[in-house]
Amino acid sequence: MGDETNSQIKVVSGPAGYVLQDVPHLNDYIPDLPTYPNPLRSNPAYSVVKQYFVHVDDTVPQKIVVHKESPRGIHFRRAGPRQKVYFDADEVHACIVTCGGLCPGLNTVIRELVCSLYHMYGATKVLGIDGGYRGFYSRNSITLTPKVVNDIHKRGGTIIGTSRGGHDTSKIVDSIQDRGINQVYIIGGDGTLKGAAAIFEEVRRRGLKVAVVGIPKTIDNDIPVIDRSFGFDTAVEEAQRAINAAHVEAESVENGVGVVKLMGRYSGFIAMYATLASRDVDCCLIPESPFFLEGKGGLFEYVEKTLKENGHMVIVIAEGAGQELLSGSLQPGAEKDPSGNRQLQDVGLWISNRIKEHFAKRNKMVLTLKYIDPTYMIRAIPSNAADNVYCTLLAQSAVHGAMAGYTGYTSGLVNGRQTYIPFNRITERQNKVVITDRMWARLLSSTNQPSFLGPKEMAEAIKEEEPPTGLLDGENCQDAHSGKPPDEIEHSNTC
Ligand SMILES: Nc1ncnc2c1ncn2[C@@H]1O[C@H](COP(=O)(O)OP(=O)(O)OP(=O)(O)O)[C@@H](O)[C@H]1O
Ligand SMILES: O=P(O)(O)OC[C@H]1O[C@](O)(CO)[C@@H](O)[C@@H]1O
Ligand SMILES: [Mg+2]
Repeated sequence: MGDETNSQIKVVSGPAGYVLQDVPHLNDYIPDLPTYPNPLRSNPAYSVVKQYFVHVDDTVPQKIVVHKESPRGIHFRRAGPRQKVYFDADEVHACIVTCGGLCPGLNTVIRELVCSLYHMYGATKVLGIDGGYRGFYSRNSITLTPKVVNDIHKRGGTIIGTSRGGHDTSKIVDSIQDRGINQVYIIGGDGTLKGAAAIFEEVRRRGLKVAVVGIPKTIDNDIPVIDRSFGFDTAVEEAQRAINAAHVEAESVENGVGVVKLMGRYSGFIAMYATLASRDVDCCLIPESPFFLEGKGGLFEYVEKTLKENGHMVIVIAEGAGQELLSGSLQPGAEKDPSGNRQLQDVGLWISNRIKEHFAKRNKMVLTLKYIDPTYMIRAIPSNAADNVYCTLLAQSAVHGAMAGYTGYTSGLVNGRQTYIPFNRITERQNKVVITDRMWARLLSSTNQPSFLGPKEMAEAIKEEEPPTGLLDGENCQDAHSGKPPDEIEHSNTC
């Protein structure tokens, strides 16, 4: 076995091309830390479970579709409770912070972090950081107990508040140190987890016994490696209501067009899955797939054809789609949010107006268009049952890892198993819909919309998305559930 370590990732290699991308441990930079028997040993709920403690060598493969001769590939450490813990119950002083946009399930994760710490490990000092990263240094904290969080999973939003911007690593770590916090649970998206990685680096540089743990959150499902992000399922389900409404409006009038805008800044997963789930959508437009309006093979031609054939149509558009077509009208100074994310213009309104103008100008076809913008409605709701269970497992895994002394990781579902993933694997890129994969092809064949790609664009898309290593025949597909790109495909049965 060969080893290679940097501060954020420990690579252990083994026979037959086995690679473990391991997560840091407090032991890496603080020697001789005392350990304690895991209190779950005597917890009546768990003591009866056979093999409750995770074996030290348990790891989970990132890729489960393999050839007979292919290397075993990348693995992640399996999440779960360990025999030994590195924190005594009385010593634990945990805090929880939520950052970035809202997402169904945030309150469930908060609830389950608090309850896991209290009920599994007997830890009773848990603080909520008020209003995102800046709350570390500019606000009072909120005391969290099982009683306080008892029914918060039934509410949307986050009871401790969230924000964008305001990440000051040094001030945040000063606050962690001043308050005597030794477990930091950070719930957020790609930006938040970059912030978490910076906090981890600073904590390590200062030699503090502080576990820094991320729980990946994003309604856009744009976090790589993991099967899917919590809240995504709920958001797709809620989007059905808007699509249904658009369909009812459209089919009730002559030449009715319903336009629905859904979230998805850089990735169109919500639009793609909501479209596939609904079956009422005739056209789905996402950021990853460029489109055009005028001329042969363009959107206007397709609208006209669909209306002639069916008398009505529904268009779903992700908020980040086609931004390049309307970027000319962006107001200077309003381009970025406080976290530095590009501010998007209302592409739903724009496309609705363009369709109306086009058909009015041609005076050939009178159409009635209704534009529905449910963007915030799909993320401000409580999580559904499936997401609630998922949030619970993520939170419990996060706590088990911190108690076992791991740090600098996010908990995450990989091929249906809870794992610990090094921060830099999560922050190195964004997960996007791969338009040369089978999932997008399935969508195109379900809506019958044009691909809007000429031979030149198609060649470029294939070139851009070419996987780094040789794939199995027909493996250039996405996982039906996660929509992950080809280098991370694991579920052959979905292709
Ligand atoms: N590169 C970075 N380094 C440190 N902190 C960052 C970085 N990018 C973003 N942050 C901080 O992370 C927090 C959340 O970031 P952002 O607003 O981009 O949301 P996010 O976590 O990506 O979630 P989402 O995009 O799903 O809403 C903000 O407080 C922001 O200042
Ligand atoms: O209006 P806000 O809160 O900045 O959030 C909008 C963005 O947040 C997200 O929900 C998550 O990144 C995006 O889909 C959306 O563009
Ligand atoms: Mg983000």
